[in-house]
Amino acid sequence: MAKYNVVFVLGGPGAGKGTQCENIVRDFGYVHLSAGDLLRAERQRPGSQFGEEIEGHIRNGTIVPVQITCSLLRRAMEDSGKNNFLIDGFPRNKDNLDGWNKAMEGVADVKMVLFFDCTEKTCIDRCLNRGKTSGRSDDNLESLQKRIQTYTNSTMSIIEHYKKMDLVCELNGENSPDK
Ligand SMILES: Nc1ncnc2c1ncn2[C@@H]1O[C@H](COP(=O)(O)OP(=O)(O)OP(=O)(O)O)[C@@H](O)[C@H]1O
Ligand SMILES: O=c1ccn([C@@H]2O[C@H](COP(=O)(O)O)[C@@H](O)[C@H]2O)c(=O)[nH]1
Ligand SMILES: [Mg+2]
Repeated sequence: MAKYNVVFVLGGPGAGKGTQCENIVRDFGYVHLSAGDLLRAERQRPGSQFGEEIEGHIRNGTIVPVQITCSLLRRAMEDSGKNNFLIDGFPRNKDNLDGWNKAMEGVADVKMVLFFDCTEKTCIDRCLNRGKTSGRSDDNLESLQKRIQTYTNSTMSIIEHYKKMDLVCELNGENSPDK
């Protein structure tokens, strides 16, 4: 049996992944690992050899190579000392999926994918609103348009892949957070 149980949490930018992961942690005790948060922390880490590369991808809404993201996720999983994880915002493309499967086979089992479905307009409005205080370099209209393009062109097919495996639980991201 694999050491770790994983629920992937996917959806467009601003669909509410982070918000709902906090609720699930509060009610069910999973460990929440946001791939985006881990990348932002690595970008800020003094001496990181990946800082500039990560920032370029974040601003452009493109996807960081899987070796970087998967290593950060794996280290965070090991450091937590826990077994049940919500992995938020990963895998986002085929490179992510293939890299994860290769590195984590026999180590982590993907039990389910929570997919928050949300309209483009809601995603953009929420992220622009969040951008007033978030300090995120990608909560602006130019980056958001690129992030949505990446989501449509690269991430939707990953959700479809897990749908075929009957692992996707689809939720309406337009609902209020409590609902
Ligand atoms: N259901 C909701 N209704 C209204 N506002 C919401 C809802 N869910 C989240 N928000 C707000 O929308 C913004 C984006 O939410 P959140 O950070 O959870 O999204 P995310 O999917 O993690 O986005 P990203 O991919 O950009 O990290 C936040 O300001 C949050 O408070
Ligand atoms: O697996 C991942 C997760 C994130 N990124 C990059 O980070 C930004 C922001 O991610 P959020 O989930 O919205 O916090 C995303 O647009 C990517 O550029 C990544 O490359 N790989
Ligand atoms: Mg988030």
